[in-house]
Amino acid sequence: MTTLTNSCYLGFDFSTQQLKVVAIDGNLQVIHQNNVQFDSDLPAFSRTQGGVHVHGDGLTVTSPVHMWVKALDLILEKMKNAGFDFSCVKAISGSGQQHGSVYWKNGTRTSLQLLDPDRDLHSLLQDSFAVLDSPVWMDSSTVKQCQYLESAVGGAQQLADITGSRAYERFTSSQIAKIHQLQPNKYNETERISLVSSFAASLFLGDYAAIDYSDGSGMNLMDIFTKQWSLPCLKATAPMLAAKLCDPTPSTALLGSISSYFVKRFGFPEHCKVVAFTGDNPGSLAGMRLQEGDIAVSLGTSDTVFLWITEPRPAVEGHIFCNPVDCSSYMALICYKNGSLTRERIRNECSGGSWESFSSALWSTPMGNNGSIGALHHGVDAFTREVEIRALVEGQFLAKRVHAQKLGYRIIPGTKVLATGGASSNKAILQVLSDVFNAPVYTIDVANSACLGSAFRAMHALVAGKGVSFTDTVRGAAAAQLAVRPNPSAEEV
Ligand SMILES: Nc1ncnc2c1ncn2[C@@H]1O[C@H](COP(=O)(O)OP(=O)(O)O)[C@@H](O)[C@H]1O
Ligand SMILES: O=C(CO)[C@@H](O)[C@H](O)COP(=O)(O)O
Repeated sequence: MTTLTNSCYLGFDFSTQQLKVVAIDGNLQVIHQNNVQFDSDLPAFSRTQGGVHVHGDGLTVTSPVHMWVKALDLILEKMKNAGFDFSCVKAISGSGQQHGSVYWKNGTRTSLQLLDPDRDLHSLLQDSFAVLDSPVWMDSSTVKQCQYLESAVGGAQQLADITGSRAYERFTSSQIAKIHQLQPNKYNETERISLVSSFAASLFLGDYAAIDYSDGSGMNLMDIFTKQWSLPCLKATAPMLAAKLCDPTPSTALLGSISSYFVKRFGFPEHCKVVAFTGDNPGSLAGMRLQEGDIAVSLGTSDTVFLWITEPRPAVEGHIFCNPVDCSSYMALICYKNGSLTRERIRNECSGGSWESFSSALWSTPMGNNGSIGALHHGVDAFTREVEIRALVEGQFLAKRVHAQKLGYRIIPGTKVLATGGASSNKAILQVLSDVFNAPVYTIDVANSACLGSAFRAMHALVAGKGVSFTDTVRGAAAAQLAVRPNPSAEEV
């Protein structure tokens, strides 16, 4: 597809540790990338670690909602200072860490519609949130609420049959239920509940943005087959919830034109469209242009594995989400909370905080680790540092292969593993991934696949109404790069 090169499309990703942006031109070439790291770029403001606050109970994990607003102010200023020309942006989309929720205070809709372009968003939205510390996906404090939700709908499998997943502590239903139970005043002061993704879209739209089907599938609230909120799930969560969520929307929806705030303050064109934002994993599926038979592995703060599927069979392990680029398909996802943060902990304990030494340990130890394997909660004292490092990484990837196979995934000739996320820049880690799956591993040039996917989705949404498919829209994008092949003896080991 050839379009004017002076058109451009933006994809933002509000992820756990940072806000990132990628701009592509009409020929799908990346022309700009930028980011704001929450801990280091906004230190005095939020004092987060890895973008979050872990509370005293060790279970409650939140992020300050004002930090995300401030990060948007900052990234747009950084783009402006880098000479980025906002006047050529035809459409914007984005993604957010999944499951996290934002609670807009009564009356804020009007403030969103009347943002003063002479002031930054952070100061304009000071008094706009009923809950200042947004629960995020790392939270695991809602066991009771999960048990209640499952029993209200007839059990774990029944809940999965409706929403695509059994009850998970980090999913939004149990987080909303907890806020309603422990902070009823704040719940009552809330006029709208957004996901991180739809919250970010609301800022650009200057109005509340609908939750899209794909990220909405990560709430334990939406019927993934009818694509409507499930009445039994709403009822088991909190009162008056349907009115606070409003109807979900297709992930390819054009939500409207960008708020005049951004037109006046940054020079966006008045007709620039805001396309529904989605979850970061659905965004990555779009960015990696996943095909059936491929398996995508995102090595971000969390590790996630995802697959494109056409015949969803919800189970009590793993999740089924609506597909972000094809309304008639689905995606399967398995999320591991012990991803990069666990690798960082072992790097600090066993290789002096250096990724280089961590990688050397992987290169210097044999596939299969002479039988030593890493699994959480099974401590031994005798591992050498090198063996410990390989045991961790092989253990993490073996778990992914076993779980994917349980969901029906089969490694077939021609299978590709597509890797993305921060740790996908590490060849030694990718070699272990390749050996464990006995398949070649590919990466895309831009590690930020969720951002890239959102820029692709922004572009596609402008033509989706004419029946053009996502695959056709992105056909000309740069191909994935072969990073590593499996060792010939990997299958036997
Ligand atoms: N060279 C490297 N080797 C292994 N891991 C790395 C390397 N560089 C960065 N990482 C990991 O990438 C993680 C961030 O991944 P990223 O996908 O950017 O995060 P997010 O989840 O915020 O989107 C960091 O926590 C870090 O551990
Ligand atoms: O909870 C999940 C998926 O179910 C996480 O994958 C979050 O979506 C956060 O993503 P990252 O910040 O690790 O990319």
